[in-house]
Amino acid sequence: MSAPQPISNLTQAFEKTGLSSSPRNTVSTSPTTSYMDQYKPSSKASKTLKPFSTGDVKILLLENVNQTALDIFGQQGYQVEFLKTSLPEEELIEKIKDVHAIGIRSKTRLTENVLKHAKHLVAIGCFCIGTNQVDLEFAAKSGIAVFNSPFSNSRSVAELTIAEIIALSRELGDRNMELHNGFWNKKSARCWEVRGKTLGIVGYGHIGSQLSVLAESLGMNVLYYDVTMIMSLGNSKQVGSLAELLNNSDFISLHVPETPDTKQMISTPQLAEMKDGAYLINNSRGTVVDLPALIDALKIGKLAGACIDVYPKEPRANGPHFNGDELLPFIDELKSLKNVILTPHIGGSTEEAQSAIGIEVGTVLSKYLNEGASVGAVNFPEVSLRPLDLDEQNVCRILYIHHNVPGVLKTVNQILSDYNIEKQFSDSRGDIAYLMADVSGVNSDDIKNLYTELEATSYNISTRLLY
Ligand SMILES: NC(=O)c1ccc[n+]([C@@H]2O[C@H](COP(=O)([O-])OP(=O)(O)OC[C@H]3O[C@@H](n4cnc5c(N)ncnc54)[C@H](O)[C@@H]3O)[C@@H](O)[C@H]2O)c1
Ligand SMILES: O=C(O)[C@H](O)COP(=O)(O)O
Repeated sequence: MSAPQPISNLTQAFEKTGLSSSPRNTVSTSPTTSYMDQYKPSSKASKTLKPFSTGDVKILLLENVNQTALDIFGQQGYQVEFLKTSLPEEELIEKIKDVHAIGIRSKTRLTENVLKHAKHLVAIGCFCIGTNQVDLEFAAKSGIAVFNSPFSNSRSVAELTIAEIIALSRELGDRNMELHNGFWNKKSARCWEVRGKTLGIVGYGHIGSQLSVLAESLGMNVLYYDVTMIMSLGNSKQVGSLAELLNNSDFISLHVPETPDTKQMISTPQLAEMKDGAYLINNSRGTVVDLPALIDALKIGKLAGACIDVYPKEPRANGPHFNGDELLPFIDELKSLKNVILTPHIGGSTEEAQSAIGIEVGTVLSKYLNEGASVGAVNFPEVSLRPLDLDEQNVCRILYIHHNVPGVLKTVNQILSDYNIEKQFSDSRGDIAYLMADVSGVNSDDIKNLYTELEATSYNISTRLLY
């Protein structure tokens, strides 16, 4: 595996990813005007247009995003800055000012306060499943599309959970620690087979449903609770309430996203509903479990053990004292408890998952940057047109992100009416709409005029022209 490049500008062929090539040699280049000035036109620096060139695209990659993504971006010729960790807010704000796309994982918080400084940003890639770390609504309102990888690490999380179910049941964590400390403690009391036991899954999505299949293959009975009615896999059964699940399960495993509804969904009353001697596993998000309540339930022996992979606050980087970040809340109390297995948010951390995520998110980000295709965006209308023929002269792709209000198409098509519209597609999501159109028969002055007129419309959020 080649070492990640700190800043690279590698212009190579594009065949490998199947993405279109991009540098164009048509109209109106301005050596003094950066690509950024025209790329995210909210910048007041200059309205001079310049043909799209992948070599001008700047991407910031944080949190040790996989090499597969670096390879894709390198093939595109983008300028990539790669960092292994996330960044404190002030540093993030400084860096995000300059880039067109940012790649993050679960740690980096892209809040309104950060995003309002991102004047050139057009896309965010979450190289993970969760997108709760991004202010999705503010991003959409700012014309920034957010992408993630909806299922590339779900198998890894499901497999880890199976390992944890058995580890809890056999007190493996404690036996391992004891022997590492020179203490032989051969025992069978309160150690169980998992066969015939009941697993209760909260959230039967990509991870929960895979877990259900794996657990049944071990001879477990599976119940699940989900806000949506979902067809069961195998012999698993959906139950009508969280309480019913908690009352009837020997193991509870949480696989819900972080939302206002899932915040502390497991707290004192829910722990009280669980069977005596049951186990709790949280591989979802740290906010889903009330940790002090869990600690109490473990201390009084209500629960026989727990696995925690995710925490309300997590460090930015690996290391003994978390590089000055506030220590994980309640970690000392958790550490002192029997049969509690603590892992550092590694549910999706396998070679297979990270490599697949790098390819998936790297590819969708490149397609959005190069072609405007927003398929897979989580906060944005999903629009796509077949790639523009870059060998053809006098064609231009219009990417027009606008407020979803009446009258837009009439106005836009009036602006386009002097040209041949080769193809056009638009869609909306909430307050935001996105129109893609390819027009032909345009010269450099036409392109400038089109841009100026579209950007001046009262509906405009962001206009990009690819030519
Ligand atoms: N530990 C890790 O490293 C790791 C890795 C991947 C994902 N995750 C977390 O796991 C979560 C689940 O992942 P997924 O891919 O299975 O997501 P998913 O969207 O496929 O499934 C989530 C399920 O939860 C259900 N749900 C939502 N709110 C609910 C509620 N209040 N009560 C009951 N059910 C509810 C949804 O209907 C859905 O079926 C992710 O959002 C992410 O936060 C953690
Ligand atoms: O949302 C996810 O996919 C998981 O929480 C994994 O996050 P990570 O990529 O930061 O490990």
